Amino acid sequence: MTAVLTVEGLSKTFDMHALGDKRVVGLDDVSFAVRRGEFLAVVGESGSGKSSLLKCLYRTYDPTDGSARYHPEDVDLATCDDRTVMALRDSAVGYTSQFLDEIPRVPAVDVVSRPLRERGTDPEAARERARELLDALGLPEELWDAYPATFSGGERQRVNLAQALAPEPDLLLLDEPTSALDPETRAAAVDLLSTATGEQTTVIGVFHDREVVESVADRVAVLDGGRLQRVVPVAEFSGEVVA
Ligand SMILES: Nc1ncnc2c1ncn2[C@@H]1O[C@H](COP(=O)(O)OP(=O)(O)OP(=O)(O)O)[C@@H](O)[C@H]1O
Repeated sequence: MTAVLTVEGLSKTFDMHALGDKRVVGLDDVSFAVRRGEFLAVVGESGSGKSSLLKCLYRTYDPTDGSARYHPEDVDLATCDDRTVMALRDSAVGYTSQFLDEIPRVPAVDVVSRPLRERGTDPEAARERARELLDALGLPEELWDAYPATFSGGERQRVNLAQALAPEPDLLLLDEPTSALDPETRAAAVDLLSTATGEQTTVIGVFHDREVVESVADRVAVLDGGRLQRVVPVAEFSGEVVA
């Protein structure tokens, strides 16, 4: 197995100074490895640490302890300096949460094509790729040049997912990318995720929908109270803990 990422003892505690220095555990001594092209689904009850795991890997949060070795660049995502974090975000590591970071008065097609244009892709080719992705996700064509600020939750989520997929990152971190989608759109998103990821792109994704997990994942990581309970092949996943 060619590991892309090896996580060891990753932990995150939050010191709540406003609550009399109460400590909240987000993630507790989590270890696992992900191989190239693998799709690892992360599931667990609400508050079990799923988002904290992705945020520690993307460095929205600074982990309190542990390491997350990203082998292609030979860096520790848990401890590398901010400049390395930004460089990796530009070149290799993608992230999307369930909420779109709104940029006022930027049309959907430009929101999606922006990461490609920033990486030097010809602007028209980047927009064409954006239109392909929005089309595959079933966003009505009349919305492609509209501003996402006025979109419904599901429409925004499609823009969000298309934006994350557009640059074909090496490592893609997805936090509930399909939660606001209706069944038909969710199926389109699952198709797109299945084809867009593979040999090159490795995905760690938080999902609440058991059917989605079973459609896209190779293995499933189950978190409980910030601890990793088990990592199992999707065929052995019983699904009872999808919250
Ligand atoms: N910024 C923060 N400050 C304080 N506590 C936090 C913060 N982020 C997460 N936590 C706490 O860490 C624990 C894990 O939260 P996390 O958001 O990772 O869970 P989750 O499994 O993603 O939950 P959900 O499914 O509800 O989104 C929770 O107890 C949460 O309150």
